[in-house]
Amino acid sequence: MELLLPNPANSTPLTTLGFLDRAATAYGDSPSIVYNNVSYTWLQTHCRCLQMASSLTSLGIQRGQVVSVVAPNVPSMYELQFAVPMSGAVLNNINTRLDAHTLSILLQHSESKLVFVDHHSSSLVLEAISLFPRNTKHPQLILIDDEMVSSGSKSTSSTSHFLDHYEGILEDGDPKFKWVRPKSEWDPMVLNYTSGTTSCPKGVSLSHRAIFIKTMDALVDWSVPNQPVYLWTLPIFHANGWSFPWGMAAVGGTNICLRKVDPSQIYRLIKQHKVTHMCGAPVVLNMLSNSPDLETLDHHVQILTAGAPPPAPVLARTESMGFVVSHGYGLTETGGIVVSCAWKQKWNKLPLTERARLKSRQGVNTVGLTEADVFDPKTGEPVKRDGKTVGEVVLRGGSLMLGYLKDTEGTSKCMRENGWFYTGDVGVIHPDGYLEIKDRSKDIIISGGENISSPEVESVLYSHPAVNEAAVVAKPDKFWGETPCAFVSLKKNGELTQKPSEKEIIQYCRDRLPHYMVPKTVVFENELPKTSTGKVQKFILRRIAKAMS
Ligand SMILES: Nc1ncnc2c1ncn2[C@@H]1O[C@H](COP(=O)(O)OP(=O)(O)OP(=O)(O)O)[C@@H](O)[C@H]1O
Repeated sequence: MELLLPNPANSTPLTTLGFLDRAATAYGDSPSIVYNNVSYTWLQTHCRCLQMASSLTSLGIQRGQVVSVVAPNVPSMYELQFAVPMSGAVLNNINTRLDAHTLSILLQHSESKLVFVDHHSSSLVLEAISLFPRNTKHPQLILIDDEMVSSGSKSTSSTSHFLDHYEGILEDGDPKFKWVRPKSEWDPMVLNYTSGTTSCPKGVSLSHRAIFIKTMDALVDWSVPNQPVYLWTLPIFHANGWSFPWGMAAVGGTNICLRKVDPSQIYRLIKQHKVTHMCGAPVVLNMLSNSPDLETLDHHVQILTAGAPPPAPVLARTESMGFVVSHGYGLTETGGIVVSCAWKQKWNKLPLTERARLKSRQGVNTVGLTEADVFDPKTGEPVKRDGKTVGEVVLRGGSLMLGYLKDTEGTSKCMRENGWFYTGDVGVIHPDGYLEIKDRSKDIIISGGENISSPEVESVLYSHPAVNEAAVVAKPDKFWGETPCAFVSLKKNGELTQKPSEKEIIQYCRDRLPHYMVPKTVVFENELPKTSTGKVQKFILRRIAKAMS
């Protein structure tokens, strides 16, 4: 046995990029991308990605250099998920809703050599570049103008600050280009900045190996069949769209691209294309189930949610409309979902609200993650499986990041020598082994010495018929230390006959929660401040609550 060692035939570096070569053979004449009146087959997508990869190398992009993309879910954004790493470069998808200052910092931090810029973001990117210190080299820019592709006409956007248009660069490329394979599966493939919900965005670098594991794992965990119709309601810039750009090539799916998350358009596309799968943060589920365009679906649509705790009432409402909801948990640092609420057939017999309560738990490690646990912060030992004892959620497995770019200290703080990644999330493990996130450690409220999980209070608020969105944060209090302060936006549609008062909302919570968890203050807002990935920016609400006390 000791002579049976790895050899060149079985040691080719793992990468998801080859999925595209295979898709061109297996699904060549099937649709790969549909967007407005544009559609491509897998053969065409394969060709276009190779052309773009070859053009990037002609422009001087070298192995390991960073190439950024600031674009929504349009066809070129999808193609770049393959084309950039196929040129040997590291792909850096950037959030389109950042401000110019943050964007400038990210572009400098990543030392990006080239940026693909959607035409709606061109002034933002140009402003970000203008903020570079004098005499610093800034990246070259390429303009994405999907309206030009849709209309088949020449673009009207000015390219004076840009090398060229996307299509112009692509046309010059070689469709037979031999893509640049990673030398090792540990080579970095992507650089993603975290959402910046709690602090400044951190640059997470993931290897080809990690992305491969995550992609295969995501397909298995969600039981994705061959040739699904996938609607892009999750921004690709959010943790690489949880790896589904590469996953859809593996299963020959049809990618229905979407520039903006708009409920009426989503319902239209679901019907028109017979969408089978889509993903979205809980805010998208809430939007769909509260929309005035709300429609009961004429076929089941699988929807995968993650990114923030989904309140059980939102899950129940979404399922009652014909969506089949799956729930997962993960971080940018884990490459996507690594814990999911593995569903048991026997739970289907339970009433809807009970099913939703079970489904709002984050669950168990996916098969691609080695282990997930919750450690007591004092002893460092796993907590009791009693659903009550809280600790920090820790993870380990092959899809975890290589580390934070240029931040060895930050990396070693969370990727510890004991072989675990510390998430900064607080959770419990139930007697049945399912993990439940109670809060982010920064968001937990400590009132009179008792820990209050803000998602638990929010879940009650979401069950109130007049509440559209809710977030609960700590308000400093002389006597209790902190008390829960609820920020609430109310539904705008015709359902509302009378707006509830602060007193009524507090009473509603009193009837359903232990007294110490009941918000002492309720603030009504038109809308809650959110990151572009749909997470409530609680640090802003905390600031307001602090000013109020
Ligand atoms: N299903 C879920 N339930 C509860 N929380 C979730 C779930 N999925 C993700 N999260 C939260 O999202 C976090 C990961 O989010 P992401 O990587 O996008 O960056 P962020 O934490 O929002 O931003 P930053 O680290 O910059 O503050 C997790 O640590 C967790 O707090």
